Parts: sequence; C-alpha cells; structure tokens
Amino acid sequence: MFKVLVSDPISEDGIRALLDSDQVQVDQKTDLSPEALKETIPEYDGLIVRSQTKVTKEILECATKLKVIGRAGVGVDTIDLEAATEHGVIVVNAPNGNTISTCEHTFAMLMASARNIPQAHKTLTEGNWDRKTYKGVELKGKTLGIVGMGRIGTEVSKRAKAFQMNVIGYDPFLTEERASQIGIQKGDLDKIYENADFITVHTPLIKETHHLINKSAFQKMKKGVRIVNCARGGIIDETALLEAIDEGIVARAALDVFEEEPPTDNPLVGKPEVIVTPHLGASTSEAQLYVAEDVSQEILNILSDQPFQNAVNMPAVNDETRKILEPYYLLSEKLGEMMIQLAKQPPRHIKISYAGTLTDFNTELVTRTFVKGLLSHYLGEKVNIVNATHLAKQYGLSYSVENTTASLGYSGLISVTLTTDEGEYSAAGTLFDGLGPRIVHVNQYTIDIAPTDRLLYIQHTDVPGIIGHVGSLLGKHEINIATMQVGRKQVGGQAIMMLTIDKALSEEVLGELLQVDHIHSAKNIDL
Ligand SMILES: NC(=O)C1=CN([C@@H]2O[C@H](COP(=O)(O)OP(=O)(O)OC[C@H]3O[C@@H](n4cnc5c(N)ncnc54)[C@H](O)[C@@H]3O)[C@@H](O)[C@H]2O)C=CC1
Ligand SMILES: O=C(O)C(=O)COP(=O)(O)O
Repeated sequence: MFKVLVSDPISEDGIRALLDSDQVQVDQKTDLSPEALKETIPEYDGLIVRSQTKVTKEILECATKLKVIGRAGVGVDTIDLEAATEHGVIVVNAPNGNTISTCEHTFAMLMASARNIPQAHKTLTEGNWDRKTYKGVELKGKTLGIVGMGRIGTEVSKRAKAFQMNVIGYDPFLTEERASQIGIQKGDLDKIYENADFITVHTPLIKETHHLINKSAFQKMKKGVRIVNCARGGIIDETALLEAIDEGIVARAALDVFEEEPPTDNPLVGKPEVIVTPHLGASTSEAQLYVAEDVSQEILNILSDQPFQNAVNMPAVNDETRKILEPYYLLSEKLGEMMIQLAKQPPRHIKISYAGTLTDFNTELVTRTFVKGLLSHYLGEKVNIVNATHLAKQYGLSYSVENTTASLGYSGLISVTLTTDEGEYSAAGTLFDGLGPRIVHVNQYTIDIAPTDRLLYIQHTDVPGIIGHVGSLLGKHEINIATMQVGRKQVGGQAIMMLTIDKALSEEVLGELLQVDHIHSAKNIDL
C-alpha cells in the first residue's frame, strides 16, 4: 500500500481516483508547519502540494520513501527541483488545468485596473459617491504587451483581441508565424515598454525572469501604463514598481502574486493605485478540480509504473515512443551493469552512440537507464532514472551522447565506451526481433549473447582445446552452462569467451580457471 500526503487544500472530487484506489492511502494534512512536515514525510511515497507548501532541500532529505511530488498547478518554484532530482523524486505538475481560470483572473484584473473597480467599490461602501476620481480608460484601441506567450499569455491575447486591443507579445519561442496565426504582433521587451498602455507578465519565475521588470524597464515605459502580474511575485521588482508609481510612470498595478506570500508590511498593499488579490489566479472550482484530477492520475501512474506525461525533471516520452523504446531500457540497463563489472578502474567518461532506428527518437531515457545500470551496481537502490545522470556528475563521471550511422547492419544499436585511467572498455547491444536483447560486441569482439542474470567473461588466447577445458571444469563443479560464445579478432590471437551460466563461480573455481593454460582472466558478471 502506497501512502500519499496532501499538504495543501485541494479538491476532494479531484483526488477521487486516489481516494478510491485500494493501492493508495491518502492523508490530508493541510496545516503542517515545515518542522511537522519534515517529521511526517518519511512515511510517504507521494506528496501533493499547491503553492503554500515549500518543498525544500531539508524536507527532501527526510523524504526517504518519496517517489513523486505532484504539483496541483503550474509553478514549481516552491519545490527544490535540484534536490528532488538528486533524491530520485519525480516532480509532476498539472500544466493545463488552471490556464483558463488564471487567464480570466488576469483579464478581470486588467479590467478592474482600467475602471478602478476595487477602489470605487471601497469608497462607495464607505458611504461616498465619488464619480470624478474613478474615471477610467477604455481597452478598445489600447496596446497590451504580453511578456510570456505560453498557455496563459496566449489565452489572454485572444481575449484582448476580442476587446479590440492591439497586442504585442514577447516570448523567446514566439515565431512570426505563430504571432500572425494568433493575430498579434511579435515584439521584444523594448517594443512593449515603448508602446504598451497595459503590460501583463506570464513567464515562470526563474533566474532569467527574476526582476525582469525592473527600474530601467519602468524608465522606458509610457507614462500612465497599467501593469498586471498574475504569474509570480519576483518577476516584477516590487521596490522599482513602488518608485514607478510614485513617479507617475505606472498609473495602476494589479497584483495577484507577491515576492513574499502572504505579503507582510508590503507598501504596495494598501496603496490606492494598486489592486491586489491573494494569489487567486487558479482558485476556481473548475481549475481546482482539473489540476487535482490531472495530478492524481499522474501519481497513480507513477506509483504503478505506468507511463506519465508531465514530469518536470524527466524527459517527456509519448506512449508510442515508449512502446518502441521500452525493450531498449532493459538492454541499456544490462549493458551498464555489465560494463561497470568489466572495467577494472572507475570510469571517467561514458560515450553512448545510438544508430539505426534509435536515432529517430528521444533516447534520453535510454541513456539514463544505462547510467542507472552502471551506477546501481555499487550505489544500489538510491539510483533511479530520475537521478542517474545527476549522480554521475556528482561522482565526476561525464557522459556524451551521439547519433551515428554506424548501425553495423542491426536495426537499432546502442554502443558504449567507458574511458578509465587505464584504458577503454566498449560494448554494444541490439534487439533481435522475437529474441529480445542481445549483446553483440564486447571490447571490439563480435559475439551474440543474451544479457541474462549471470555471465562469465573469460579472456584467453585463441588455441584449440580451451572451450573443452572450460566446459569440463565447470561441469566438474556442477555449474550448468546455458550458452557459450567465443569471439576473436584473428586466428591464434586474443579472444574472449562469454557464457551464460546458472550459478556464479566461487573464488576457488575462478582460481582453477586461471590455472588453465592460455586463460588470462575470468570474471563473474552479475546482471
Ligand atoms: N496566479 C496564479 O494562481 C497562477 C499563476 N501561474 C503562473 O503563470 C505563469 C505562466 O503559466 P503558463 O502560461 O501555464 O506557463 P507556460 O510554460 O505555458 O508559459 C510560460 C512562457 O514564458 C516564456 N518565457 C520564459 N522566460 C521568458 C522570458 N525571459 N521572457 C519572455 N517569456 C519568457 C516561456 O517561453 C513560455 O512560453 C507561471 O509562472 C505560473 O506559475 C499559473 C497558474 C496560476
Ligand atoms: O499553478 C500555479 O502556478 C499557481 O500559482 C497556482 O497556485 P495555487 O495552486 O493556487 O497555490
């Protein structure tokens, strides 16, 4: 039975699939302090959060069983992604469920700031009939600058068009073609600052967007500009915003999000030119239902080893690709396990080459399973496909990946070279139709062996009688040989023998093998 903790308020209907699952026990504890969360998290396999719970490095260090964090929403800036990855925890979000609600909230804020609705409401409820102070502006014919043309920015642009606004969008991924499809102008930040009567931001909060709208940006804006932030506090520098309001550059600001939430002693809150809501962008019945449903399904999939879509620290692989690549995951993991046992020194660099049909796909997960196989031989269960390449870097092990045309006649081929201080080790594997994974090269020797549980690897000189010696010695010790393959580069030269055997050789038997003339090394390989 898996245990999932829900640590922020979430739609009960939305998590129905989890509540009804007999594989999962759900605990809802939405008032935990960071200390209490640290104490309770070791029990849990899954954690569901919104933006209140801060999933810090310290919490992740205590989360010894945790496999997945589900963010019922978009922004994952409240989760230490690097620490989650390091601890092998998959982080999934629900990127689509709250797009419309947040877009509509943005539009509500835009309109409220154009017509001074909150300020006018307040005055009237205080008993004053003031029609003069709260004269507003029309949206029609005005220019809206949208910074971040992703899901929400795009939806905002459609609504702005319906209000007959001119829209300038800026996003590093916005092409001319897409801009003209949506019916907006593609611009840059300066063009927005120069022309916009309204500016709204819809980027994630990341290093590049922290204080993106700062003092120098405000200096370039049109006097009387109105600013909306329903994305993240911190994208707009709050101190610079305050100054820009006082200097008369910004006429109105509408903020749903703050650099510190809840905002304490924030001079913007309560300022007559500023309207505020307490991070309500995604707070509708619909959005909360959708994000909770999406994230619950992802968590169920992850806990039951099924495909999932919205991991933010794992590459996305669609179902069709996954079906094709899945057998290669097993092959690459076995190759990794085999190669670390063949290497006599710690590897410093891994080079992985994909050839044949594999070059048509995103093979990042195949790479990760190789690295997982390689590391897990010594690091055990702490390695998984989430943290494998991250851990490799920590151990000073670099890797490079390339696609090549050298498929050697196989339909899909994975070739790997490990570089160590004392030399290189290489191997290659493929999938044979109906026969499954096969190792087809080891250290430049051509062979054909299934990567089963137990292999014996022998290096010898190619002379007559070796196979017979090995066969009778293993027979004497009641070690059954399932298959045997030999590989040589030239007659009478260096050769290898790979056997699949039913039980590992003891040190004594390995010692006896090494007494056989022309055998130079013998090694059990445990896969
Ligand atoms: N107030 C609330 O309750 C909610 C806030 N949000 C926030 O809204 C933001 C946008 O969400 P979505 O549209 O769903 O995300 P998205 O990922 O679809 O779009 C974000 C866009 O920002 C762009 N971008 C990144 N850096 C940029 C830069 N330096 N300049 C311009 N564009 C840049 C990206 O290319 C991307 O297209 C996120 O920060 C999210 O956390 C989302 C939902 C609810
Ligand atoms: O989805 C997002 O990024 C949000 O900001 C929504 O936050 P919330 O789930 O309402 O705390």
